[in-house]
Amino acid sequence: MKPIEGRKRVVIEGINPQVDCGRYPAKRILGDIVTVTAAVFGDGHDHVSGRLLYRHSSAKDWQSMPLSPLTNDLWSASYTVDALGDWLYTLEAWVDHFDTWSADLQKRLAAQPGQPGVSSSAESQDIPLALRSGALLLEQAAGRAKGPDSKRLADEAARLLELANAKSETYDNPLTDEILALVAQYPDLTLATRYSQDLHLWVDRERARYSTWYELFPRSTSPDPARHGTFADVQALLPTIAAMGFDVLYMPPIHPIGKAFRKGPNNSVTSTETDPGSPWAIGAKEGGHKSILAELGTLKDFDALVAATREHGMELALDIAFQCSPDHPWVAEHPDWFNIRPDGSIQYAENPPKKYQDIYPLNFESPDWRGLWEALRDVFTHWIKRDVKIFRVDNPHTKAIPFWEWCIGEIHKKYPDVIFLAEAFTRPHVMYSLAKAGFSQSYTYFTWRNRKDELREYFEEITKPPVTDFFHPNLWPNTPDILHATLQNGGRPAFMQRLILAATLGANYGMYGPAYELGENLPAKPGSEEYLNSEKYEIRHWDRSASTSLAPLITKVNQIRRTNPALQSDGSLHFHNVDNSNILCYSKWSGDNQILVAINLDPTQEQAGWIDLDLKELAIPHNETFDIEDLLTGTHYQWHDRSNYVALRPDVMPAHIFRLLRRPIVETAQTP
Ligand SMILES: O=P(O)(O)O[C@H]1O[C@H](CO)[C@@H](O[C@H]2O[C@H](CO)[C@@H](O)[C@H](O)[C@H]2O)[C@H](O)[C@H]1O
Repeated sequence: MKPIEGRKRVVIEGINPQVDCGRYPAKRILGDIVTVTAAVFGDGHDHVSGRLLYRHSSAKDWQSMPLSPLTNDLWSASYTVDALGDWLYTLEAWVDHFDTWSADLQKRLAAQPGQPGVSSSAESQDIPLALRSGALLLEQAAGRAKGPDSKRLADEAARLLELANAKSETYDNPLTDEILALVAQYPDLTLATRYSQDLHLWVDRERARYSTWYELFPRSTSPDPARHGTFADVQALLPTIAAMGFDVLYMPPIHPIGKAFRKGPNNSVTSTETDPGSPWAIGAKEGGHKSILAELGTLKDFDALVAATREHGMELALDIAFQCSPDHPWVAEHPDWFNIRPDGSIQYAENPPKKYQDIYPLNFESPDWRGLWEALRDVFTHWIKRDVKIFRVDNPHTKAIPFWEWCIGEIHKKYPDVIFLAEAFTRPHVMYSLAKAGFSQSYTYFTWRNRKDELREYFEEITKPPVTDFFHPNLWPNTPDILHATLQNGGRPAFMQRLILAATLGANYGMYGPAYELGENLPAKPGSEEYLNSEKYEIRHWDRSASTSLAPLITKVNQIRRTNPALQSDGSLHFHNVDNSNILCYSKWSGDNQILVAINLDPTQEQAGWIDLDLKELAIPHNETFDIEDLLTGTHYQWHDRSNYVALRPDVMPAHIFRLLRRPIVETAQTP
């Protein structure tokens, strides 16, 4: 089939960033410099030029940046995203006849008599004719230009014609940089190729990339063991949590809890009248996802907590779990939102092998799927209107992914600052698909990656493109559902190791706070990852004054994160070899801030080894001696060249978090 215009000769291929051929937006953070690269070429020897077109979707006009050549037909241009939300970008490129002509003229000028090794005359190089061709191109550019530029180009065309008519023996280069730059401003776009689609880029606020989460159960925050905790009790804890350096306070669901099939202590399927039940068993006669469990307080108390959290430099994150206790009002009001079996019953929810006997899943194939989608979206907007801008979404992978794409898209249209964390511990493709559908952050497999090789392999995958174009990892050493065997068996050293790993490998990290701070490590039973006497099923009281509390180390590590931009993004993560399989070493940088972490992964004994620093990555010349400071202890060391020795005792401090005290050669201003 013939194209509508067959004279468009330039090809544009392989634009980066691009997620699934443009099906999903690539993601960036407010203030990022976005570099777009692509292969741009034409047939033959004609020169090509091109430009990047970009605009925020709310703006009518495109802005543009000229493409600069890299190597091998690869070109790039950059722009800064200075507004949240949806951006568009694409490329346009054309055969640049003026540039082709001017390069050709330089060759002719260089071949004139008088030039080294040249005997021919100017005329034999057709220079006058070439000048006439150039004059024509300048006249055309003048026709495209406006005002004084147009006159300037027309004058230049006339000057070239005069030179051509002068028939000189030899010619000097008639083109100045000023003229070359002026012509470049008025390209002939009649036969320009525009990339087949306008690509989308989603811009989040900084907290999507860098955040420090603290999870607690509000019902366990009362200083009086005889009483249910309240929002006011949480508010009283804010100074303590803020002082530890957290910026997101996350609470499991705060809604009325169902009575039907209520779970008792240790996930028992039976309960007594006094058991509080699981907060994820959402809904009772008092209300559902938009209501508050009366024991926690009132809506006014909630609003006060949201405001107080902000006053402490943090944000409150709510847990949104789309499922219903059999007592949830939706079960009676919208039976068609559930999958009713032939005997009239509803199958309880599962996340195999886990069974959730106290909740019903929603049916995303409901004939009233539209009504269901809208009701779920309205749950988010209900809380957004109460100034909650961060949501941890429970098991999003058990809900239809097209629903998420629609729901998050709808919310983001009006509230581009809302952050969604996907709590989906599932297959990699599904996790990635949720991120592409709009989730701003995602839980990861970090909790189950403990050996050096598996940590390195996993983090090399999730901190590099293409994954980083759509996925922001959030690392949790524990959650109320996951007490990994490493923590169960490794004692305090393991808690220290996993904290430091999470906080330095990931710009986003979080912890199920009280249990982590206090080194809670008893499983419900041998081989289980569930906590014994889990807070999910009963109210607990935590003695934060315990002398063994990890709070001082947590505070120190979070303060290191705050004061070192290198630890606030993931793209620069780079592993360095160590001759000991129990020591992991990696670096991160941002601008002139460089951090190098060396960590002993063995909780039982000292490990020592030689680090083989990748000097190129660190921009350190060979043979240099440089100062490094261990930010955990304040100790300075003089290191030299690439091989350097570390010895780490897990019972004392299993890691060094070094800052390199030298000014590295930073070659690019790009955010890593
Ligand atoms: O399925 P995950 O392991 O990802 O866990 C998340 O979702 C669970 C279901 O919401 C939730 O489970 C808890 O609540 C259930 C409903 O009340 C209850 O049956 C489970 O026993 C309890 O663990 C889990 O906490 C959440 O993180």
